[in-house]
Amino acid sequence: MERIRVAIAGASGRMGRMLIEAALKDEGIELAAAFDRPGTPFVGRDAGEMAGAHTGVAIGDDARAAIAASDCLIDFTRPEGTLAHLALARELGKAVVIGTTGFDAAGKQAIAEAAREVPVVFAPNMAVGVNAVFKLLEVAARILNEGYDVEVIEAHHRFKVDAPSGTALRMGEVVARELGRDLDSCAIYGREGVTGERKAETIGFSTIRGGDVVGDHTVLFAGIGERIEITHKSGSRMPYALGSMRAARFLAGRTAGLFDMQDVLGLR
Ligand SMILES: NC(=O)C1=CN([C@@H]2O[C@H](COP(=O)(O)OP(=O)(O)OC[C@H]3O[C@@H](n4cnc5c(N)ncnc54)[C@H](OP(=O)(O)O)[C@@H]3O)[C@@H](O)[C@H]2O)C=CC1
Ligand SMILES: O=C(O)C1=N[C@H](C(=O)O)C[C@H](O)C1
Repeated sequence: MERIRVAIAGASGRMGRMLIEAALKDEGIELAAAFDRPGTPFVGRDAGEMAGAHTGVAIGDDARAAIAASDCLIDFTRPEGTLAHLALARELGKAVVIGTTGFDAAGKQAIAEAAREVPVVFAPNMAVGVNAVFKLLEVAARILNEGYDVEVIEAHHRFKVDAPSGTALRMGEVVARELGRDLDSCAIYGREGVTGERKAETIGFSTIRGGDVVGDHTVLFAGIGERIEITHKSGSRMPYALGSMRAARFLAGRTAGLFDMQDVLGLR
């Protein structure tokens, strides 16, 4: 079996380290390159060092060279970094797995455009469990389509820079779509002061940031006399990394197209 050569961006980040560990354990994947921004202290060190392994692959700072050496770029960095790496991958004709969250509309548009030329998996959450929850939410929203207020509550570590999380937003999108609503016009991001009574058609988002919480998400359907809560809690980042390896394998042999984890897991 020919292994898929991956290049991992943001190699020294929380997800970068986990992705390297997952790649090293996966028989179908070869860690071809790992890279960070120039000037970071990890450049030049063995990519497996933080996972307690010797790989012979040094963390580089040349994104183009790293992507060129791979079949598939896996990128969990920041929107501006991801978009720069994506442009290189597009030029070099490489597949891309994007886990980064916090893109604006123009960023999402740039990803869709790149996916006309190279295959891309773009998903706010690569964990199988979270993707199962997206399906459960479709069913719940279909049944609880009248008389239930929808609120999305998420908690993450103190280092997270975007809010609400990409996963929380996707949960809101899934529920809004099932209820025939447009999330952009019905979302409420936090409340303060004299807000007036809750409007039935709104979908509220609440964000908690603290400590080392890996990632918790709850969608609450609150009716009169009962509440339904659908919750996912992450205890480790490994499920995100394992999902990313599945995504890289899914892209092998594809020439172009925009996919997400629902496609990878056959949940469409
Ligand atoms: N889809 C999913 O399943 C998941 C998605 N995520 C998302 O992944 C992203 C990364 O999360 P996390 O690993 O916790 O973040 P970290 O801050 O721990 O790591 C980010 C890495 O990206 C690098 N980086 C930051 N900005 C740039 C840039 N402009 N160009 C190139 N490299 C850059 C950082 O380098 P430096 O140290 O120099 O800043 C660092 O190595 C977030 O958007 C997060 O929401 C996280 C978990 C799961
Ligand atoms: O930043 C994180 O940590 C996470 N980000 C993703 C998101 O924004 O949804 C996925 C997961 O929740 C962890």
